[in-house]
Amino acid sequence: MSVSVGDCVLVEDVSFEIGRGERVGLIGESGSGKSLTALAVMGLLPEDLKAWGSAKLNGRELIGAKEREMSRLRGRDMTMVFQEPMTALNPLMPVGKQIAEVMQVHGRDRGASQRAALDLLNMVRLPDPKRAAKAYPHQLSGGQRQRVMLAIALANNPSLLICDEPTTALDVTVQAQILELIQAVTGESALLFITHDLAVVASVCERVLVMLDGRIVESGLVKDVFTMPSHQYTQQLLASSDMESTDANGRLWTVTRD
Ligand SMILES: Nc1ncnc2c1ncn2[C@@H]1O[C@H](COP(=O)(O)OP(=O)(O)OP(=O)(O)O)[C@@H](O)[C@H]1O
Repeated sequence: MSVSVGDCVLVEDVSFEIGRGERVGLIGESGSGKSLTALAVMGLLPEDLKAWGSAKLNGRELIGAKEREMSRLRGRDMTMVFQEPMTALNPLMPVGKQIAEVMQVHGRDRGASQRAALDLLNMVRLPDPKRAAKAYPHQLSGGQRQRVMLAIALANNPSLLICDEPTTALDVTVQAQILELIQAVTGESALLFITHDLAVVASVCERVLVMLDGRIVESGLVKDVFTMPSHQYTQQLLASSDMESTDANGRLWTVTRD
């Protein structure tokens, strides 16, 4: 799959598969095309950007699919959790209702959706789910809001869950809790996890894709790529992510570009 704006190709021929229950990390520096790859799969690219090629979910072609078809799949078969939950949640609606709504939109009746929303709030480990369900987003902490986003994303048991920097806006202890939660609750959903943080990939994912300038330059099992990176960029990324490591002159590693 590729993504372009006018004549400019922003994501070029990226190709990967994620199996049921598999967790795949997508890493690379800012602007390398990670988010555009995810947005293209979800059918959420800004209007002036165009995706071409092929991306299939359970054998169904997504690229070029009609918006009606995509909106049926989004929120049910494929879902996405973003960095900033406050902008993704409706500030005027209690969170329990927002979780129930995503099930109702996709055909479940109101009572069952409301009961399932409480179960989901419990699953994402919000204390006192009944009380949490009545809260508005601004009454929750950042970590609690991200738990709600995860509940919304998992409400319909999606085949694919994409997390785009889901913990970047959170402080370190909350970050660790949310990462642990993501691992515990994603179950059979295929997970594409976008992050700058290599340690996060190492703790959450089995496989990793490394992106540079709109292309995937290296992919493989985390344990192989992180111990024996074959691409120079991955080697630099790993060296620069280790704050203890220094070059021959005692300076911290930085990623240098040609
Ligand atoms: N609407 C747009 N119009 C034109 N160019 C865009 C648009 N959105 C993104 N780009 C460009 O596409 C490239 C890839 O962007 P993308 O957001 O996918 O990067 P990223 O790897 O997700 O970065 P980050 O980690 O900072 O989110 C960047 O060079 C960006 O400037």
